[in-house]
Amino acid sequence: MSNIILIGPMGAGKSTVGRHVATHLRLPFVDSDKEIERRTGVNIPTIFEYEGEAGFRDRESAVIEDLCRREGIVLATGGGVVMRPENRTRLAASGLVIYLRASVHTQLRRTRRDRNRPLLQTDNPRARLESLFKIRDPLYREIADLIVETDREHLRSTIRTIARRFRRLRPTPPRHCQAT
Ligand SMILES: Nc1ncnc2c1ncn2[C@@H]1O[C@H](COP(=O)(O)OP(=O)(O)OP(=O)(O)O)[C@@H](O)[C@H]1O
Ligand SMILES: O=C(O)C1=C[C@@H](O)[C@@H](O)[C@H](O)C1
Ligand SMILES: [Mg+2]
Repeated sequence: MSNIILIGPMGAGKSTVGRHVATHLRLPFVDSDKEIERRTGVNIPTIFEYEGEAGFRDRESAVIEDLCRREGIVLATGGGVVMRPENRTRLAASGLVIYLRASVHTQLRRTRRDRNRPLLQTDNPRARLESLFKIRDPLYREIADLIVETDREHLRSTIRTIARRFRRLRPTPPRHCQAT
């Protein structure tokens, strides 16, 4: 129950914010998308091409199961992680779950130049993001302990909000109690 888990749609900033929060709190950072790529040795578009989305989701669930056993990590998840109920159960039980929110307009702007998101390689990425949002927003909310809007917030204040909330849950012991 000691992890920080970032969930939310593509372009919400899970990977970016997660890395900074981890540095700020001096915790290890793990990105489940990157972990899937590390284990397979290929990038996410290649997994989608050869195994389809279902194959990718199987790999994602296996990685989430392993990562949720760890303690004291900051975990950035993929945008579709909440689609599988077993992932939702595991994530909710493994730490503080932060839902990073961004409007579809912001998501589009932040993902425009990136070719690494197979679900957005369509003629109408806006319509795709809107339909994903309708399905997934209730699922993100179902397991979120905290919802952070990122549209108008500076990256720095988002990082501070998350770190503060985490510290409140796990206050630093007074100096005389700390191991030397
Ligand atoms: N709070 C923010 N303000 C401004 N730009 C941001 C913010 N968060 C992320 N970005 C930028 O948006 C882009 C996408 O962010 P990022 O890759 O962190 O999203 P993600 O939520 O991890 O997406 P995915 O689910 O596809 O992995 C990056 O180029 C990043 O620099
Ligand atoms: O929203 C999604 O379903 C995805 C988001 C990315 O993080 C990757 O996990 C992958 O491109 C699928
Ligand atoms: Mg990411």
